[in-house]
Amino acid sequence: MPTALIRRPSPRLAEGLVTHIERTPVDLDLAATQWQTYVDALHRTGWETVEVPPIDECPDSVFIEDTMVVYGDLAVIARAGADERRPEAAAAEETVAKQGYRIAHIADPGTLDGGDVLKIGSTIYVGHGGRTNAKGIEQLRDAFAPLGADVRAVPVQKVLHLKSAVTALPDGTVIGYEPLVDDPSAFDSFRPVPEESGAHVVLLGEDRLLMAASAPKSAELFAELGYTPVVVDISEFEKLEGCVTCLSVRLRR
Ligand SMILES: NC(=O)NCCC[C@H](N)C(=O)O
Repeated sequence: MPTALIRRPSPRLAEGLVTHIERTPVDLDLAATQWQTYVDALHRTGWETVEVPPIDECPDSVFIEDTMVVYGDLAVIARAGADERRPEAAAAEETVAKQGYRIAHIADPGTLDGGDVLKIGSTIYVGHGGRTNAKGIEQLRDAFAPLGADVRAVPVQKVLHLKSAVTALPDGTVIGYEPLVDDPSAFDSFRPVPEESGAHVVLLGEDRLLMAASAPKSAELFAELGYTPVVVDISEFEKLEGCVTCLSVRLRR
C-alpha cells in the first residue's frame, strides 16, 4: 500500500503566514474537519497515512509538503525560506527516516520549500522565488543528480510556491492558471486551466486526481480528459495559501 505523510493542524493555524493574498479569518473547527476529510480521501483511495508528530507552536506545520523532497530512496530535508517554519523539519526528518529513506539536507545559505518542487518522472522542476534560492536549488541538484534526476530551475514571482502555480497530470502535462504562471514555456508541455486552484492536483493513482472544491470547472475539464477528480473542500487552508499538494508527502517507493 502506498504511504503518505501527514501532520495534524496546529491550534495556532489561524496565525499562519500569508504573503500574496489578504488575510481572512480561519475557522479552526472547520479546518480540523476539512483536514480529516482530506485524510479520509487518501484512505478511501488506497493510501496508508503516517502522522508526523504535531508541532503546536508552528502555525503552518500542517503544510507538511514543505519540509522535504523525496526522490528514489533519498529524502532531502528542506531548509524553509521562512525562518519561522524551520523548526517543522526535525520531526518530519525522523518520521521519513523511519520509513527507510536515506537523508540529506539543504544547508545554510540554501533555502528551499518542498512546495517549490514539481517532479515529473526524472525531471524535477524547482521554483526559484520567494522561498527557494539559487543555493537551495544547487544543493537539491547535487543530491538528486546521482540518482539520474534532471533538476531544472524555473522562475516563481507571482505566487508563493511553484506548485501554487502549476502541477502535472499523470501523462506529464503541466497544468496552470496562466495569469499566475511566470513562464509557461519553461515546461515541456503546458495546458491552461480555468481556475487558480484548478492548477493543483495530487495524483492518487489509477487516473484519480485529488483536487479542491474551489475549482469545479477544472474538475469538469479533467473528467472530460478521462480522469476521475476526487474533490475535497480545503477552504480554510486556502486562506493561508495552502493547496491540496501541501497537506501530504507521498512516498512512492
Ligand atoms: N506547499 C504549499 O503550498 N505550502 C503552503 C504553505 C502556506 C503557508 N501559509 C506559508 O506561507 O508557508
